[in-house]
Amino acid sequence: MATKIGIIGLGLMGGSLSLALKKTSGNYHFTGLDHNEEHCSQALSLGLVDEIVCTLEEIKKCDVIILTIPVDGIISVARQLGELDEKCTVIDLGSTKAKISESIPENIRKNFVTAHPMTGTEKFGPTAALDDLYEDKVVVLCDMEKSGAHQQSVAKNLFSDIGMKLVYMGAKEHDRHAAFISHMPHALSYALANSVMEQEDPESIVALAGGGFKDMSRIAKSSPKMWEDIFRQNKTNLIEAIEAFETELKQCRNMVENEEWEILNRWMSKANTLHDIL
Ligand SMILES: NC(=O)C1=CN([C@@H]2O[C@H](COP(=O)(O)OP(=O)(O)OC[C@H]3O[C@@H](n4cnc5c(N)ncnc54)[C@H](O)[C@@H]3O)[C@@H](O)[C@H]2O)C=CC1
Ligand SMILES: O=C(O)C(=O)Cc1ccc(O)cc1
Repeated sequence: MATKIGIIGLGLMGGSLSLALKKTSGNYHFTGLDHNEEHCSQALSLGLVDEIVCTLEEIKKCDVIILTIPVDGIISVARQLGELDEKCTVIDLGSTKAKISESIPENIRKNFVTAHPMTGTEKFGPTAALDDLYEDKVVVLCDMEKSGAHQQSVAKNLFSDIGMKLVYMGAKEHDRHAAFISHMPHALSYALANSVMEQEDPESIVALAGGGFKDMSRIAKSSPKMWEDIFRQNKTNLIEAIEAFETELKQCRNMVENEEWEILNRWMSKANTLHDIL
């Protein structure tokens, strides 16, 4: 019998998960739910799901429910789910973990696995889905001791089957790390883009853009709705990471202003060493 997978949020992450599971030897039936009607039609025509439903009650019949909506939405859906079958597994793929982990109602906490796949793109919606998005990438499984034994095993098998590397971490530690490796870099990219757009003739500036600028500004194209929620949920860690960056940038500015070229050179050489551990 086919395993019934319910996907709430038929965008980049939900759509890519469906495509990835379809490439495995598993037998799956996909049910989708999304509050955007156009995304529902696109998901059906792209073959991301077999059917669309409109209520949580209908999707609760699935064996596995994947939450791939913005992180505030994940909390609100978790609170609306009500009772679940003891064998049902709910996996959220949100970019923040602490607020989600602590907001899941106690009666369904064992049903939940809180996960963060460390992979994605700046694109969104069903048309952005990729069948190899998860391949050979890391997924961080957080606060796993709070999930039931059955749910732990379902999630581990699912992520392994699509070729992911499993890493375990507490949700709070995850959020501190994610602020530095993902959330602050997105803030920087938005800031970089706006600093150019604020100039008198941004088009002439951008006409000269080479690889470095394109690399650093790519993620400034990311969804504001998704990132507003992430910044809100990880506010304290994000501020700390932005402050660390501000200190470094100020240092750079001072060295240039004071023409301390040798010190600046050493500062840049230290930055080069990041790539020894990346
Ligand atoms: N975009 C990325 O690179 C990554 C995103 N994530 C996380 O995955 C989640 C989904 O992100 P994406 O797939 O990129 O977003 P997306 O914008 O491509 O897709 C989200 C989908 O959810 C729908 N939606 C939003 N709120 C809803 C609600 N309350 N009920 C039903 N449908 C709703 C939207 O209409 C959209 O189709 C987010 O929590 C994000 O933090 C995690 C890792 C990477
Ligand atoms: O596009 C990129 O380079 C990303 O960094 C995508 C991304 C966005 C959000 C995440 O939680 C994880 C990865």
